[in-house]
Amino acid sequence: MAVAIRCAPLIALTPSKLRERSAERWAMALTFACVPSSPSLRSNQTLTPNRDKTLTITSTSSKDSLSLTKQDPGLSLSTALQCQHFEMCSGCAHEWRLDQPHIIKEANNFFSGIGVPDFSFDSGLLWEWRCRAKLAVRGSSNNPLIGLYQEGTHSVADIPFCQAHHPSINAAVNLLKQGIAALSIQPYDEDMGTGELRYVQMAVTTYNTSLPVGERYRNGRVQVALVWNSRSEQSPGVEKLNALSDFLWSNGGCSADFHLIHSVWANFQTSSNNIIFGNRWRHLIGERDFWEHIGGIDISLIPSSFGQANTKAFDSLLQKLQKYIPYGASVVDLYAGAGVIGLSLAVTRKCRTVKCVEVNKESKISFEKSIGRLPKSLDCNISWHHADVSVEPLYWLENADVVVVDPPRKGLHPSLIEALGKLSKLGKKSVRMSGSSDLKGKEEKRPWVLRAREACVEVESETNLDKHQSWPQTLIYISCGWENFKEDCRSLLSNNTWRLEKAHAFNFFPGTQSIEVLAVFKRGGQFKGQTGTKKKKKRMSKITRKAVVNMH
Ligand SMILES: C[S@@+](CC[C@H](N)C(=O)[O-])C[C@H]1O[C@@H](n2cnc3c(N)ncnc32)[C@H](O)[C@@H]1O
Repeated sequence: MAVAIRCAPLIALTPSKLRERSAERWAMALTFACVPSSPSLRSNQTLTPNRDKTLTITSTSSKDSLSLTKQDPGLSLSTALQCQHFEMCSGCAHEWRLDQPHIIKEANNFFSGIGVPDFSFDSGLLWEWRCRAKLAVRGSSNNPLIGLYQEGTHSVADIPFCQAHHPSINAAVNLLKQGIAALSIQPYDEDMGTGELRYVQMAVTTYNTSLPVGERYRNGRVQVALVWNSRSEQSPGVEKLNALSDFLWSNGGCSADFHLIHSVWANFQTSSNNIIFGNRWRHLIGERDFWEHIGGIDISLIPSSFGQANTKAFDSLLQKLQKYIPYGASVVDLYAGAGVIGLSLAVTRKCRTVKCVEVNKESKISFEKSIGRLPKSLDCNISWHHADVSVEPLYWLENADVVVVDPPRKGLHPSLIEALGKLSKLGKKSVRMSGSSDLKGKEEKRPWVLRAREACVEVESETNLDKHQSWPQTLIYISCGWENFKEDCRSLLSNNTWRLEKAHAFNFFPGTQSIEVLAVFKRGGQFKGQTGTKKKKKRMSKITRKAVVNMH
């Protein structure tokens, strides 16, 4: 039985129709029964149910021609991407077994090779997981293309039925296309540098307290940020931007039949480089504050701040991370963005201090809003610092029990790796750094420290902290760049300052070969030639012996 692709004309897809398609997808994830009516098999694929209740998918593409048989029990449509845009769009690299990216096998080997045998992988939502997307807008006003570049090109693949996007993103993209056509908005032309709308960022908030918890994710609303090709809101032609914003709001805002749009923002960018956003942001319409409930707390995110794309998987990671933080610990959160990790730990682990360090000063606004919603009873010294962690990183590590690092894909700065590698030499000694707390009474002259202090947000604890000189005993490394993580991991283990105790991975980007890693390092090295398990046994027996000695 061949399954023909059903591709409705775009204009006929209202948000509610898109939502119906989404409901089909949700149902399909639960049962095989509705697979034959799936709208998402590609035109070169046919599907045959077999007598033994397995399925055969035949694809004419040589790249992924395969059959589903009993011998291949893991290969099923229930974990397949089934996206008609696959191969045209650079977003997804594989379409089968989304729950088991190939890289997991490599990660398993890597971790067992360095003595961590119980590496775990947590696979969450396989479709509709992306709650944040940056999409290029190209083509013409009659036929706008909104999507990602095709592999190795600057041609945009239009992806109206993207299976990774939260369905509200696809619905908002559809509405935006209608607005572009109705108002004759000119998409950007990269070669000429002309046109009006360059990119759009769509971020979904799934936090709506007026809905039962179980319905919140599916009914997410979209914060739309339009990247407009002009200098500012005073530039000629900006009336069209306002008209587009009004169009989105009247057709998708709070008085529309279906409330899809959370808010509309503008970003102004005229540069001819590949940087998506300019420095100027304006809130145009809708709610100004965008909230998400994640890691046990309410978090505010403005569009210029970093936000994780996979809200649900990030929440799972935070829950796992919390288990590794002792109650009452002092935590420094490096590469903190809007401080989601640090604030979540402050609340759930009742931390003594939490210090967040981030280079993007825009994130400060989000941090300030989020601390406004922390429980009043929280007794924790919390601060956010606008600083580059690669400059004198020891300054930030001082007096922390736990350091959490969540760098961009390229991994840790060499200066930070070097500082982390020095900790064993510092021992309990107080190190006389020019910016350290024992010198705080003296006049600080270094411009980066002064800048960081100026831009700092601080909430002081009511409890007096006994200041003691200490250095982190636990390092939690959260990574979205596997290759660079491996290198950083080897460097950290190389001088016996750290040993790796646990590693977990999360399916943050199903359909791609990227995973998010959560690695827990402890101070103290590993003996050469010993696996983690053997070493643990040896340590255990030492502890037991010590206990016995003490008893006597
Ligand atoms: C992967 S994001 C993580 C953000 C945050 N932990 C979260 O989960 O929302 C990496 C962050 O590192 C920040 N960053 C990049 N280079 C930095 C540097 N040299 N110093 C401090 N922060 C930096 C980026 O601006 C970005 O917010």
